[in-house]
Amino acid sequence: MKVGIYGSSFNPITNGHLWTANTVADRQKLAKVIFLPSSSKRMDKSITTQDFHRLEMLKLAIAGNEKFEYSDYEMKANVGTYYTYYTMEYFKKLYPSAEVFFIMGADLLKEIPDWKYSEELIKNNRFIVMERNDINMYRVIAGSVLLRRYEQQFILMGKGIVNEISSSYIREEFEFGGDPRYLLPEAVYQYIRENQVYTI
Ligand SMILES: Nc1ncnc2c1ncn2[C@@H]1O[C@H](COP(=O)(O)OP(=O)(O)OP(=O)(O)O)[C@@H](O)[C@H]1O
Ligand SMILES: O=C(O)c1ccc[n+]([C@@H]2O[C@H](COP(=O)([O-])O)[C@@H](O)[C@H]2O)c1
Repeated sequence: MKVGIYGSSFNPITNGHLWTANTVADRQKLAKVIFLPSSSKRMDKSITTQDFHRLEMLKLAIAGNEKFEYSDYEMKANVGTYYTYYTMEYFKKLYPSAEVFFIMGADLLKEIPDWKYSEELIKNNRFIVMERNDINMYRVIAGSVLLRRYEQQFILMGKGIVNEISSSYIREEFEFGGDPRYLLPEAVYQYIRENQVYTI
């Protein structure tokens, strides 16, 4: 069995995330994708939207897809342990007979060498990387000594269609009076409006 772990702040979850997860699951024959919202206590990024709202939006978005699950593992993790290295160790123990993959977009490839325990993380895990924003994934890998040393750990996927929806675009639209309807699931859109999640 193959399992994909899809980590993000999901602030908010978008149709870009959902399409990516579904396409990866379909083309790479994954039994399931576990959506993993990151903790707002993360040191490397300031996430001002409460964990509660991000998790509720995620639950609404994945409802009805039997391949999609979520985990609040990182939201509940102790200070200093909400890094992808620990997360992957946890999920490999949880599914000892499965092949566990980390799913990400191409923009994260160039960042991974700076992540916590990066060499151990890359050496001991496999990653499915979805094309994004015309980033040349082969060039990024060849340009990093760490990435090219463990090149076989990365499965690179082309999109076949343009889908560059981003959470920050949606947040900006809400915050500055625009209307990002249809870039995210309707239930999430309505939740954001009802709870004024991105109103400043
Ligand atoms: N449209 C998309 N196509 C491919 N990958 C995506 C897409 N949207 C998000 N991702 C990937 O999902 C993961 C989580 O991304 P994240 O939630 O930071 O999305 P984002 O839209 O880039 O957020 P923000 O705009 O707040 O930076 C990353 O690996 C990112 O590359
Ligand atoms: O482990 C790390 O050091 C690390 C540093 C930056 C990002 N990540 C993970 O990468 C995923 C996407 O992050 P982001 O910044 O796009 O929200 C998410 O699961 C984060 O936990 C992980």
